Amino acid sequence: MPTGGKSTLTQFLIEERRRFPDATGDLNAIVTDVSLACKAIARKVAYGALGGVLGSAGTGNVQGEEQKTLDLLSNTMFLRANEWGGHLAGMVSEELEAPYALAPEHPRGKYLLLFDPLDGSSNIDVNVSVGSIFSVLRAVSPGKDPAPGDFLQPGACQVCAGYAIYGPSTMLVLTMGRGTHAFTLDPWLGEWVLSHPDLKIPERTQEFAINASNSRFWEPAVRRYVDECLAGVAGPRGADFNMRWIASLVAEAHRILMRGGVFLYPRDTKEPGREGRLRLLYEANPISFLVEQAGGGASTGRSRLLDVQPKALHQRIGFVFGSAQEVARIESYHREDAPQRFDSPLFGHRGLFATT
Ligand SMILES: O=P(O)(O)OC[C@H]1O[C@](O)(COP(=O)(O)O)[C@@H](O)[C@@H]1O
Ligand SMILES: [Mg+2]
Ligand SMILES: [Mg+2]
Repeated sequence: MPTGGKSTLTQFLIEERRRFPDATGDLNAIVTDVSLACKAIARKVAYGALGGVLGSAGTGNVQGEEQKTLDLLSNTMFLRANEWGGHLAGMVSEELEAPYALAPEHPRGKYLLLFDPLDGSSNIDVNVSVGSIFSVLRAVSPGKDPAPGDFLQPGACQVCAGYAIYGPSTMLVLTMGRGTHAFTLDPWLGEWVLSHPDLKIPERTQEFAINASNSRFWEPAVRRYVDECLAGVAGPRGADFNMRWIASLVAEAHRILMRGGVFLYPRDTKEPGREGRLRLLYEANPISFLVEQAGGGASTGRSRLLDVQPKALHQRIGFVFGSAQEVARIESYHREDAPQRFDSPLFGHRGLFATT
């Protein structure tokens, strides 16, 4: 077997479908279409400066962020690969303000697809790993155009989620609710090969990831957690911790799925009124599903992320995920801080009026 005895994505999907004799194959078709878009994006990314796709597109998205040429190209590839199959009723993209309206000639299916076509795009021009993230929900009204509110389902309703990472090798990491599995793209065969079945995040870790340039905006519970890690073997944790920050959610999630660790992009006071930096529907929800299916924890910092009821398509959220014990510890630190103390630095764990 040219894949060294390992199954391909196609074989994996056939096996999954066998477990559900009534399945129509629509979900498998969506995964296949998404994986095709990811292969096409991987090729563009690999050509780098030679492909003429680096740099800014000179436009901004609904969230006021600069769009890169590759952000727009990746968005188009996702839309083109998925709009015609008849498996989807609608799509939401980070790069589009409103849900994408399928052309009248395309049949409407029974699933919804939400995606971040290119994640970590500030890293493209410096040749650091980027990725694509996706989430699949059931359509509220199969066969019909969805209302925007139909996409506002808690992450626990996802039927499938995954990401592709465009790094030294290209990989697809997938869950359909029965474990998290990683496929490596064989560049010769153009096939996704199941290289890492049933990933398990170690419960404990001594590695954390956070953007420390925001430390002056952190809530007391986050500051306490990081301070304790930094205190090392002489501190309350009694261990030296290592730190990483890639500024690419996909790359951080991948590292944590492969060897453990904890990631924090918590709610902070940098932009009052903003609940966090990362987007709930197409960043935090799919990563949380993958992490939980690999035995890890995923939280807003206060409670399970997959239980959050979304309020808006591009809603942001505080996000903490990774090794289960660390996520539980961070939640417990938030619980220990009385609610009235969250809002004022004076009442922080180490603040002027701290009582503990
Ligand atoms: O620049 P910061 O504040 O470190 O934020 C980095 C975060 O922003 C993101 O790049 C946002 O994703 P996009 O590139 O899709 O907008 C995440 O991947 C990453 O975790
Ligand atoms: Mg992103
Ligand atoms: Mg993006």
